[in-house]
Amino acid sequence: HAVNTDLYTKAEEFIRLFYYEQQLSGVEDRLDEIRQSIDEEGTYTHTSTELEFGAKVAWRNSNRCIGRLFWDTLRVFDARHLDTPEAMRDALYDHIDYATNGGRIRSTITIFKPETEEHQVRLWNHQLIRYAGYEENGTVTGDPASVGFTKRCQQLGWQGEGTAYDILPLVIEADHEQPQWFEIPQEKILEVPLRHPDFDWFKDLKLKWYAVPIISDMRLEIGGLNYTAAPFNGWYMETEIGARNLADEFRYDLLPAVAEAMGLDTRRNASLWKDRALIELNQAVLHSYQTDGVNIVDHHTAAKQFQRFEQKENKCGRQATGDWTWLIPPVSPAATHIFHSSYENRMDSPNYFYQTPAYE
Ligand code: HEM
Ligand SMILES: N/C(=N/c1cccc(CO[C@@H]2CCNC2)c1)c1cccs1
Repeated sequence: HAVNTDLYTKAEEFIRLFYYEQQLSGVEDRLDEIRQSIDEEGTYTHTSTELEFGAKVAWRNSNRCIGRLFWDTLRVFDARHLDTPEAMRDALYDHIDYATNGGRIRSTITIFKPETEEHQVRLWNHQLIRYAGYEENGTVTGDPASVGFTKRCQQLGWQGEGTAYDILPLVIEADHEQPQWFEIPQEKILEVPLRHPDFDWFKDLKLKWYAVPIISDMRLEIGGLNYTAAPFNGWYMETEIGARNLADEFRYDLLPAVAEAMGLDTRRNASLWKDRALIELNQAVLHSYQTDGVNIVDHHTAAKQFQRFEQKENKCGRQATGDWTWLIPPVSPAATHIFHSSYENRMDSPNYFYQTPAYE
């Protein structure tokens, strides 16, 4: 019926892409196998090499990602055989250790079993490592973006210390059963205390951020199969921390504090105090991560790398798709070639997609 035909059509498109790009023979035999599996069981199973190729090409197709030059270096861990929350927890611990690698961050994805009519695995975390947010009569301690998830974790029985930098627990929901939460051992969390190369007072703000961003709430679609739990990490671009996470009014809202400490006139927009504070905050992020040997990329270097990705795609007979509104960095966008370029925002498959929140 319609759904299965739809599944076979998507499977065929992916398999033909895989055999073409990897210059493999025997595609018709593989397609017969898949068609039989779908007819008999309503689904099919990717080989490990198909899975790895799918995850890499999904990154290559991620229109909002400026970091795609390195799409082919992704390390793929196949965790489809894991069946218990404890086993999945251990795989997530291993992912954090492998990806962190003492600061020499390795781009990694761990892929749990795809959803079927009977089961679905979901990670409730937006990122495996993230700070809690506690709302007390109008003021927030920690990350305002985490207030909702923090409340859910408390309802599940988790208790944080109430600081601005509490690491949230892993929350794993398997097969529509009661979600289970697990603390991440502190020694697995690499963090960077923020200091400025020229302003000695900067360290007195007592700011820090975590080393490795690991997105855990997106759906990886490959050949019609949905991997609803497939956490992936790269390294940060400094503006994500210095121009958004620590700067947005609805996040840590630190521009006034930095500007005051710089002695800027924060009463007049035209003093450009926000812009001067932004540059120094981003400079502190870059300086701190680089000094501690934790991978990070500045937005100019990242744009250059993206330009090389575009050129490399053209050499392979492809044209890089992109979402211009996300690809331009939030600091000095017009100082990059991206601002002066245009991109088709076509969603090719395999790809990473948003999914309905696992909790509300
Ligand atoms: C290796 C270093 C990487 C860097 C520096 C990088 C950089 C970025 C940045 C700055 C964004 C925009 C995020 C935002 O504005 O909130 C982004 C988006 C994205 N990246 Fe990358 N990325 C990297 C690796 C990866 C990897 C390994 C994957 C997946 C395998 C990936 C998939 C994506 C996706 C799906 C988005 C869009 C997320 C959304 O729509 O919310 N990136 N990337
Ligand atoms: N540097 C990164 N940045 C991000 C990549 C994807 C998503 C995000 C966070 O997106 C949130 C949702 C919309 N803005 C914030 C950040 C990476 C995380 C995982 C691999 S690379």
